[in-house]
Amino acid sequence: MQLALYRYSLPFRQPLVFKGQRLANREGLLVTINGQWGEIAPLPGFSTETLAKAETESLACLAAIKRGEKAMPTLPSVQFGFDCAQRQWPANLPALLPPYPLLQGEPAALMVTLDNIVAGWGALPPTRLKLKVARYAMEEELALINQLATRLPTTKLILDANGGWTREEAQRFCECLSLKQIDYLEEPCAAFADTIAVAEATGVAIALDETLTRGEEWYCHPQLKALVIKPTLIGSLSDCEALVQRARAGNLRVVISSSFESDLGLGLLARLASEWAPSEPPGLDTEHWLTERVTTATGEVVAENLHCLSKMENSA
Ligand SMILES: O=C(O)CCC(=O)C1=CC=C[C@@H](O)[C@@H]1C(=O)O
Ligand SMILES: [Mg+2]
Repeated sequence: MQLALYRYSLPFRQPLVFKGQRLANREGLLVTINGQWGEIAPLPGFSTETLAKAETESLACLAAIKRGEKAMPTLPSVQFGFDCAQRQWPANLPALLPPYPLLQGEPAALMVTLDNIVAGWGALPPTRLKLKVARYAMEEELALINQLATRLPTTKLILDANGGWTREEAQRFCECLSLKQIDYLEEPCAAFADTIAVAEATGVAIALDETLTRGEEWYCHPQLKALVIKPTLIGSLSDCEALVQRARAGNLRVVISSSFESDLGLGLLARLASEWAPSEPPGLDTEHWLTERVTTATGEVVAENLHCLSKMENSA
């Protein structure tokens, strides 16, 4: 059995800010077990573990497999990588809908390029579009949303606040929104109770993301519309599947979402999305933020872009 661990560092097209941390490169690990790959890429600001911790645990897991034992990772990113590399993937998966586009950047800069952005879609604007909020002045963000809603009347907007508002701020924002075109608002406040209070006070539909990765308590509510599941951050695929089941039982939409993984990780997430949520456009529009790839168009891993950390073989 062949086992190996590689490290990658892929430049972002422009530096991106994750919960106050500015990143110029996306760094992560790729694990391969008998020709099957997994990705281990904690996202700074969102994951609780560092890449260094993930690397140490990944090497220990590979050593365990080499000794003929079962790998038992505890860190979410490592669980995700090892689960993917050892999973029996279904052979025939349904075709996946295209990911909805993710707009990120300063509202003033986006306003300037809006004509180009809208023209890029031509006669076929996306059914959904995601925009980050709670980052810049509320008036600027609201003006951009208004423009988007006017220019793209058939597109539903997904807004993501990453828990960045107090209850009062979120309420003030939602009161100025025309809710007609809002698909849902992801995580307006850091605490689930505040998010629910905002939904009840303003009528906005909400979705959970960080609440799920933090493993916080939550319950179904008539205004809770979707679970945004980020497998890289949640970790074990059985924990992800449990969330999918819970969503189905509660009549919630499931949106499989990326954490700015490499093209290899995005391919794995696309397969999971077509298995778990085939009729929902996934939140996987992050690849174009990276200027380099780790795989070729046919899916072969390009070793030149990787730094090999360990390569071993066992007799199995
Ligand atoms: O969910 C998506 O549509 C794409 C991924 C995405 O928006 C995010 C990925 C990782 C961190 C954040 O920047 C953001 C999110 O919070 O959902
Ligand atoms: Mg989110």
